[in-house]
Amino acid sequence: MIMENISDVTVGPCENSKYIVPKRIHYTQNGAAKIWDVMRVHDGVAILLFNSSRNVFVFVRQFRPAIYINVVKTEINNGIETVDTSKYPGTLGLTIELCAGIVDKDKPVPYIAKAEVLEECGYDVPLENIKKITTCRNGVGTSGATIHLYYAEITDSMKVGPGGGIATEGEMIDIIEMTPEEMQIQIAPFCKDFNEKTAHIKPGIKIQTEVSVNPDRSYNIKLLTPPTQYFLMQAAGCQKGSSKPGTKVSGIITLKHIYEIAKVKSQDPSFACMSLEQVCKSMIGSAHFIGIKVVKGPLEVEELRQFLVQRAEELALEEKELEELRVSKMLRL
Ligand SMILES: Nc1ncnc2c1ncn2[C@@H]1O[C@H](COP(=O)(O)OP(=O)(O)O[C@H]2O[C@H](CO)[C@@H](O)[C@H](O)[C@H]2O)[C@@H](O)[C@H]1O
Repeated sequence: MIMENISDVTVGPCENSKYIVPKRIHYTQNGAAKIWDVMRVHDGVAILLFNSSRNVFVFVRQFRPAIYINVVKTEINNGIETVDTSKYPGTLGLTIELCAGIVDKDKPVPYIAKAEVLEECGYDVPLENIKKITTCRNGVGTSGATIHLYYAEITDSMKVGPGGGIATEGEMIDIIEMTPEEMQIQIAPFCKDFNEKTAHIKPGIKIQTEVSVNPDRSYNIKLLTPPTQYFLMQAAGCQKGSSKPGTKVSGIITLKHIYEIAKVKSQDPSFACMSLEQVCKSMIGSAHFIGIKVVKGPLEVEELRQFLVQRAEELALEEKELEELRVSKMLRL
């Protein structure tokens, strides 16, 4: 079977598809009537696979009609839109992709990911190996469908079948393995560099990090500052935000704290076009959001002590109420 052996290509209208439904959306934006043409499609799941028995990434190769039609020129013959496959061979539509599938079953996404890995690559990967990387949106101008991106470590002992897709459904899929070196990923220097750049950060602090790879395979690591809430809670000495912000106070800080936090946070690109005053206002907003009260002057030691005692009592009471709720729910089962 040769997957790139493509012939007799015709292009026509798409009617009653199980996979895509074109829609026209009419809406009014700020008083102006607008139209947008969209496509309802299934969400998708894609899995980056790494076989740790042989240190290879596992991908799939297949013929993608959507890619092919976007790189060839069509012509009209006797009123029918066709492609001259002697000029435009099927190889133009071949892709190397992550193992992936459409989310068309009413099942949790990791189960669908597991089934795709088995069908396309022949590995029976345990669910606990399937780790979520992120979720993103595909084709924001036309479909906007969600793509769930996962990572799974696989081993040779999980290989239970040939993969290659469901033959009875006409799927033709090749499995492609690539070493990190073949992919020109410099993993060892990257890890060393990353560890050096993060060595000064206290373990447990969540830092937003942006990693990008350039076309020449060099990379950029951008470390952002810890989340605003982390700084605010550290300054207030509280472990938890308020369960009722606006009503219950979870901590007290001063404007001086706000100023110091704003000075650090203003180094983040998201605050780049704001003045320090605007960043301070944003910090105050975030503090109120988690129930932290911001006061002008220095804190009176006795006042703060009384607050901390009262807050500890409040938290203990909340915990007791939660526990009672949990028990009553269990009794109802
Ligand atoms: N548009 C279509 N027209 C005709 N038949 C179709 C079709 N889409 C799917 N099918 C049929 O459904 C079968 C199963 O598809 P899969 O769930 O394996 O998704 P696929 O890997 O094709 O990628 C899918 O899911 C990944 C992850 O979301 C997307 O990136 C990718 O565009 C999408 O095709 C295909 O073999 C084909 O028979």
